[in-house]
Amino acid sequence: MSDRAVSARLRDEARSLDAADELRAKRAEFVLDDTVYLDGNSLGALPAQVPGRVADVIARQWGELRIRSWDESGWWAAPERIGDRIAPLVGAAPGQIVVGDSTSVNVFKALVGAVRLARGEEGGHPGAGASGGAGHPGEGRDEIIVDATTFPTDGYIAQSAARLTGCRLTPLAPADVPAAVSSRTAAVLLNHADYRTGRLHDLPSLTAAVRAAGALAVWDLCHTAGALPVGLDAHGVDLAVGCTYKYLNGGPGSPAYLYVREEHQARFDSPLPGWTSHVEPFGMRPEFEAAQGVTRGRVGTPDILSMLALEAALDVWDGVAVEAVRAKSLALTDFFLRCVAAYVPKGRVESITPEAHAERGSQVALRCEGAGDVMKRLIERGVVGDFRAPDVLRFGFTPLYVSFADAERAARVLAETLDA
Ligand SMILES: Cc1ncc(COP(=O)(O)O)c(C=O)c1O
Ligand SMILES: Nc1c(O)cccc1C(=O)C[C@H](N)C(=O)O
Repeated sequence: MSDRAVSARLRDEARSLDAADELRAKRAEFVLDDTVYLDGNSLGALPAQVPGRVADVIARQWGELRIRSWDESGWWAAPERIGDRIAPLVGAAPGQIVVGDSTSVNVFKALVGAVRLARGEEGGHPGAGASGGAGHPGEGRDEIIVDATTFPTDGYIAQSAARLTGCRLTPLAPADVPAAVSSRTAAVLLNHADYRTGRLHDLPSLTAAVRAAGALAVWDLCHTAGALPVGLDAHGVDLAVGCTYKYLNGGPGSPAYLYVREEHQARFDSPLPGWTSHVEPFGMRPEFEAAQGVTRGRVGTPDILSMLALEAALDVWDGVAVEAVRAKSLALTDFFLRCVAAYVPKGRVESITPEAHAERGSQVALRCEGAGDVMKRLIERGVVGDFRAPDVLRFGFTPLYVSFADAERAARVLAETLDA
């Protein structure tokens, strides 16, 4: 078939796929232009209702109601309220997610909290806090396992958490965790999807292996929340964290979240107890006494402007099933890979994203010579992905606003760029 005929066929196919897409109306709920935006795995696009809602928060809630807004505009309860909005997207029942701080800070809370839980340490009130001494169920748990391929921040924080808790740190590929986790392991920190390759790790079986060894499983959901079903409750995940600025479209620097499984909440001993995690914040007492429930995962004053922008952004999920998002995400990445195979001469790029659906997140990563320059030229030509050192082109597929026509155009422009 001639190049023209191949292109005509793929464009036709994209049109049919878009026409049959049950999520296609969602695209109109975002502020987009005619660029192909494949960087929603770094910064999600702006949902159209956010500017108006944030303007109201600033002008009326802050400008007019001022301090009254902590109660009257629901500011104080926002971290738990918005946590409950995120909960169904990651398969959690209400009351287990609190929103606030960055992912990095929540990794720290979750990991140190997990080690304390694994050792059976008690905290949350003065004088409490056994040191994992004799007779303790968690005695001898002195290892943290961390995903060796992790996004750097999780690795750095795991190193610090290990030093602070007197653990040794073992970096491992996620697939090697079941064979390595032992009665010495306190906690295992894993990424649900690899930020560079887009590989999806097997959360159910890895969590089961970690728990079977008596350790706690802590998951970073940055690259999966809002892109595919996570099933935190169903799979027995102990603690989890994630950002909200990627597939949840909360905006630059929007607050992250912390999931603490209900069964752990009464003993969850945050390493960052602040006044807003206190049972009685306005009692201003010198002794710390943790709040009930996931509220003890809070630290300080919530970042209200960002948090309420996120709350407005979450409206785009009304009536959307994560399963439908997953089905479209796989169809998009399959179609993109097919278009790349059809347009790009053999050997110019190599996909490092797994073929198998069960092992694929919502992005395609292509290894390519001169990837940094190639991505610059792609962006100039209206196809926005990103470059990850040393040689990876990353394309994120956000099913709420990316179309099959976008996928076809991105692959076609990539081939033209490599040809030029
Ligand atoms: C897996 C993962 N964890 C954490 C982060 C970032 O953490 P933070 O929100 O603290 O910048 C990112 C991306 O920025 C990420 O991809
Ligand atoms: N959080 C980011 C930021 O503040 C600036 C630029 C990029 C980011 C990212 O999210 C990077 C992203 N986690 C990644 O997967 O590479």
